[in-house]
Amino acid sequence: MCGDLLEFATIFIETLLFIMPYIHSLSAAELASNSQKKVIVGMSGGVDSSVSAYILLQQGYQVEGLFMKNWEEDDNDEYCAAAEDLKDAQAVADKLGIELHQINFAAEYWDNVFEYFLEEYKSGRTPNPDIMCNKEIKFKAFLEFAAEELEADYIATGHYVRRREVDGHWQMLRGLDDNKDQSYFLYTLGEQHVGQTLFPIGDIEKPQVREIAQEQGLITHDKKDSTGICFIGERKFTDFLSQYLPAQPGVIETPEGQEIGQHQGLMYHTLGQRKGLMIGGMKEFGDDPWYVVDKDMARNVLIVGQGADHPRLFSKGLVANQLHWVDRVGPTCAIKCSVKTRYRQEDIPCSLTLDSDGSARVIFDQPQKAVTPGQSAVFYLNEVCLGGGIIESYIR
Ligand SMILES: Nc1ncnc2c1ncn2[C@@H]1O[C@H](COP(=O)(O)OP(=O)(O)OP(=O)(O)O)[C@@H](O)[C@H]1O
Repeated sequence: MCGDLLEFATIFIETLLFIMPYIHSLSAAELASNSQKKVIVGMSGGVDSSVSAYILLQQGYQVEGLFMKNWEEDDNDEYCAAAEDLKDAQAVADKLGIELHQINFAAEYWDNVFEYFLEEYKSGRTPNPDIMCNKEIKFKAFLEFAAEELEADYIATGHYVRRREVDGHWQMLRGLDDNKDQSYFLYTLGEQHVGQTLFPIGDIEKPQVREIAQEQGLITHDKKDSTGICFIGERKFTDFLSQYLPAQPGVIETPEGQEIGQHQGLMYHTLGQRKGLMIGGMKEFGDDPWYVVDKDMARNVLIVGQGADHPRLFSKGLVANQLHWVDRVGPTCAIKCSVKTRYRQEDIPCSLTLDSDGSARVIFDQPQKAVTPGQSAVFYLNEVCLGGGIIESYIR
């Protein structure tokens, strides 16, 4: 009952929201009101934040940019992406005629994101640093700095998500562009963060964002989307990780306990992984590819099974903890909703129950492959991102 009513209200508001951009241009009063508000845009030197800054100017806001450098490269580091990105952010700011501030949160990043990232790998899990980076840096250190030091009324980012206010409460919605929706990475935001943040490109599709950038002569219009670890960038992952965590080689076994190879460290492997196992060509097993189906941390053993449909790859559900709800309360009864256990995954219909110990128990309508502890489970009711948590375990 609780779910049905909520679903009806959600569909109704979504329909309205979908047509709004096409019927609504800003009135003189709205422009005048915006002109009293100062917005600090997180400018990464990429196309999304460049166009975000441009749109906010069109909407009449007082706009300034802030570029963050959060990772100290050492002198002989071959990757010096931050310097290039700063140059691009400055060029866009100059073109738009806005001020660009700079800040270094490398200490906060190290303490609150990177150490967590290493700890998770050490315990055999596969963390998602982007989620922690949003929680601790973009929507904490950055938001506080912008509000307190730069006197911002709002911050803005080039994330593909939308927000709406319902009865005085802010909700976070998926980005309109299904391909780019970034709500998965932002589920730790509470409604107060959503209320303080503008997401100017959340109701635009990526190709259109690039078109706007090109029309406005922004040099970032054809810049490649950022990849790799948040603020660290693209790296050869095993080499990078081994600088911080000692590798512990061990054996690879079949689920039946037969030793069939060696691994260089459990941290380099994730559930469902197929490539990079360096096994195969064993006559008695045939040609089917091998997949990681489990990690035995106590014995430092990587367990692999043969075939994309190996039964050990599938789970009926999961248990998640460290929950965050955008409305800060979460569902008050068991609900039918959908969940993503990885970024860009198709929605999985599921039943969600909150246990008395504060964890979430999720049962999928259909068994799912490679549910990975350490990754996040993010819950949706249609377009609304409800929140999520870290996957503690799978239910087989
Ligand atoms: N170094 C940075 N300084 C300031 N803000 C940043 C920085 N990196 C990312 N952001 C903010 O976070 C948003 C999302 O970042 P993400 O790394 O996902 O990049 P993206 O989707 O490729 O966006 P962009 O095209 O703007 O780089 C950016 O649009 C920007 O607003």
